[in-house]
Amino acid sequence: MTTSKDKLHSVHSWQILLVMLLLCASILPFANAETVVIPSFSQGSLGKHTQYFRERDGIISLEQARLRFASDELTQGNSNSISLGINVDPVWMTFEIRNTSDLGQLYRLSAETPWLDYIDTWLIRDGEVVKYVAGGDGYAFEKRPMAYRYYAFEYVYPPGVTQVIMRVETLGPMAIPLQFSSVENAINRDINSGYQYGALYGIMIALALYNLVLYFFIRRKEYGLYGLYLLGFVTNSLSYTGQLHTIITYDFGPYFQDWLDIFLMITYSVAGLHFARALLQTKEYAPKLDKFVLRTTLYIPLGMLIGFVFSQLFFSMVLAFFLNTCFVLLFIAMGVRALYAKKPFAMTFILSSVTAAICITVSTLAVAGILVPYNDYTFKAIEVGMAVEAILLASILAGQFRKAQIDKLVAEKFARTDPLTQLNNRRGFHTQIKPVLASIEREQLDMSVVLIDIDLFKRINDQYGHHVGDKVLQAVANSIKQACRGSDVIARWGGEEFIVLLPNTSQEQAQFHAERIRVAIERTKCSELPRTHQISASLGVAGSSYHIFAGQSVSQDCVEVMINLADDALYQAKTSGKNQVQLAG
Ligand SMILES: Nc1nc2c(ncn2[C@@H]2O[C@H](COP(=O)(O)OP(=O)(O)OP(=O)(O)O)[C@@H](O)[C@H]2O)c(=O)[nH]1
Repeated sequence: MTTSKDKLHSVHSWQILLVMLLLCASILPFANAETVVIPSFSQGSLGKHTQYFRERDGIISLEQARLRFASDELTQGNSNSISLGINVDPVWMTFEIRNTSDLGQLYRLSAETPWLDYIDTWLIRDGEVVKYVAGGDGYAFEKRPMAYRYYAFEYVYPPGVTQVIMRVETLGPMAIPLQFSSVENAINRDINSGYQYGALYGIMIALALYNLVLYFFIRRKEYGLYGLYLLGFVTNSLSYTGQLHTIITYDFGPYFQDWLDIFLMITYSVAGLHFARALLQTKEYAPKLDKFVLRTTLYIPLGMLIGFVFSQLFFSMVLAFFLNTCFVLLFIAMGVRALYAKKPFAMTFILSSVTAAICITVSTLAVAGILVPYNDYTFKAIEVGMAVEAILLASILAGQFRKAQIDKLVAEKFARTDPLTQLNNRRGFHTQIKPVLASIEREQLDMSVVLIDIDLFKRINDQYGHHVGDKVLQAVANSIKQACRGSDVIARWGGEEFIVLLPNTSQEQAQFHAERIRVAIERTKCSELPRTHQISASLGVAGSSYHIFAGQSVSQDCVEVMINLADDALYQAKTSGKNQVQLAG
């Protein structure tokens, strides 16, 4: 097993802030600590009941510590959590438990941060040590006093006074939120905590899996990176709280756990930063920032790997620490930059990263015992913040997905629509007639095609200008639409030519319809043209009779032939004096 000197702790981004805040923690004046009276004290923090001193001049024994406690050179805890800074000397703490009942009382004592390396506790009654409990993150999970996220143990406190002495040694932040609860209360807290963590991690895991599935089918990298980022964060949280190791790395020891924490921390930070790059398309409008993010996510993991190869845990941990800090700051910087570039969703992105940053700060201050009271909610603020961030980011992805779908529909519609007349173009015509033809063939109905060509259109362009020609095309398209039925498929076939497919209409009936269209065109008014100018068109009609076309049952293949025959008929109409309808054949 590694010793505390060569053992370093995985550090979450919020621990970084913690370090800074802890450095500011002040030393308080001496005072007498209040004894904890049970069973009336059913649950709470022990910070304010605790006195402590630091082991500044080398390791001391329990006896020496007891002598110090007998003196008055002690510091009185003033908040729920005793917070002293990072990489500080070990701390000795003491408090008294007075059981005023006649029965032994079963209580759980816990230090609710998972990164404290070595914690020793002595229970002393009448000057004699009656129990000694060693534990902390430096111990393999199965060797800890309770198979629990934190250092914790349970004990039946007999009637009378029990003095508790604790020694805590760690290289991580020395924040010690001591909790003391009747076992019943502790179990209830555990159950509640289980539900809360279950809900928070459940949200994140569900979102992660959903986005990974989306990535698998859509192949857009932001979904994959987002899924990876969330899974990485959850796995990292489970790992640094020691929970992961109960399942998969049961007997690998804390040294392995530390490396795993560092790997996971770097994985989710890298995935998160690449996700932000892809989502906000930072490269487009902030190439320098993008390059900086890219390099950060390349060189830091590389350095960490070198540290791994040479077994330099401290070096790699500092890099992971640094990357985590960059992660929070770069997220906000990228969001702000995206806002300046007027990127959609930039505001939501900033909101999500700032929410996470605020929640991280709340947890940090609570653990540090500064400004924010330490309790279950403030302690879990970091997970709440991350869950809120996850939901907001997921809503951005969903919004982006919707936008992409709408863009696709709009693009498809554009590709099928003639921009001048808003009728189908050739492509739109062929797309739209497919289901119509299928039902005509299935139900053995008649169908016909009418080709329409505006007469002497070139002259309109030449005399009044191209823009007037355009207005005439629009007006004629409108007239054709008015003259047709809802089931007819109309398209601009090219230039000044239009086509109408008439389902369930024989050639004879189509001739009648074509005549109606011709009259409608003749009556078309265009305000840009002089009143005296008469618009007209020639029409060619081809269709089936009694479900037979060219000697065969009507089928989808008939359309091309019908169009060619209608074109021939149209030519006949043009050469026979224009402004008339001609039938094929
Ligand atoms: N304004 C306008 N003109 C167009 C458009 N597409 C094609 N044209 C014009 O339509 C005219 C068609 O001329 P022609 O093919 O000679 O036919 P026409 O003058 O109608 O003569 P007939 O068909 O014999 O009656 C050409 O001058 C094209 O430039 C368009 O989108 N807008």
